[in-house]
Amino acid sequence: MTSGGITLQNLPKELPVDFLKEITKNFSNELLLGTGAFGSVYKGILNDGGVVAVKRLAENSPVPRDKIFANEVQNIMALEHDNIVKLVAYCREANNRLVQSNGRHIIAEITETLLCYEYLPKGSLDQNLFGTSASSIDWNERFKIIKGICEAIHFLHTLSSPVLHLGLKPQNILLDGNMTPKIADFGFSRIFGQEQTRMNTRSVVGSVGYMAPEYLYNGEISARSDIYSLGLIIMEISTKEKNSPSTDQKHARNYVDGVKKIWTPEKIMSEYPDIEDHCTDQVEECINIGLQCVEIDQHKRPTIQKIVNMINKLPMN
Ligand SMILES: Nc1ncnc2c1ncn2[C@@H]1O[C@H](COP(=O)(O)OP(=O)(O)OP(=O)(O)O)[C@@H](O)[C@H]1O
Repeated sequence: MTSGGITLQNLPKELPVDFLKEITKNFSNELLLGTGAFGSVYKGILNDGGVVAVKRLAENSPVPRDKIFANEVQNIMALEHDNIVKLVAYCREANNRLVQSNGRHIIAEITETLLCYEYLPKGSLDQNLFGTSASSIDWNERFKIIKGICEAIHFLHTLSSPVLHLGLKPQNILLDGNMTPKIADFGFSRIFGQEQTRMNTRSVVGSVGYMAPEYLYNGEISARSDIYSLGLIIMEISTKEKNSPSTDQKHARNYVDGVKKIWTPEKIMSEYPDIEDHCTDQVEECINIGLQCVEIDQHKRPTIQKIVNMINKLPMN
């Protein structure tokens, strides 16, 4: 298959590796969008100018590539929601290649595992909140982003077979051209019953600073783990202050204590001097929701249904 007549509209679900090489100029640095723990992401440009994001899973990824592939293709591909990144195609192909090993040439079977997503031009929420253009996001946009993320988690947690993301953090939330947030990276995700709690059978990997303590220390998984991570994300969006993704839990606790202490109504007014009164209430309530979500006692955290209800009750513009 060549990229000839292939457009975003008629893109087959299963793609050969040669096609993906062609549209990424052989995975060139020039088209590299970024690299994470699971692999590198490239811009893939189709002949009609359409763009996809091509993730080439790394061999040394913290979750085995076949597990990520199965998670994304079997569980996530069918999910349709405005606030969830769409997986548009995939590729898993084994080829024999001549490689050098200890000075000898040998034939080795190399499996390429690639996932193609809709392309989101503004990059990650992290880049937008804390990168160079950070200050330009006003409160209304921040509130819209919080609502969109909550709606995506509500969708995932209330499916008949609920999906837990288990890796939520600002780096895994991407923004489209209208600043609509879309949750990405389902590499750690699990599907199971809403009221269920399970013990993790894999070693716990990911960004410690966003992980619920019961998940990090005891490997205990439930929808409440996602709620904890969501709380930190809501606080970061509302306060413009960054939590640290990779350091220890103590850092996250200090962050939460700081928000609780510093973010009084006066602080809100000084940080958002130009917003209307009803928006000040929105900021206050969002910080309050964030703080409830990061309760150490997981049973004190609100469900996503309750969070969405609280947000929808807030006066809008
Ligand atoms: N669908 C996409 N559209 C546009 N850019 C993307 C897309 N997916 C990923 N990227 C870019 O590629 C970068 C790397 O993404 P990737 O998912 O591999 O890692 P990460 O989320 O930053 O980290 P980790 O996977 O370790 O949690 C992102 O920061 C983002 O800028």
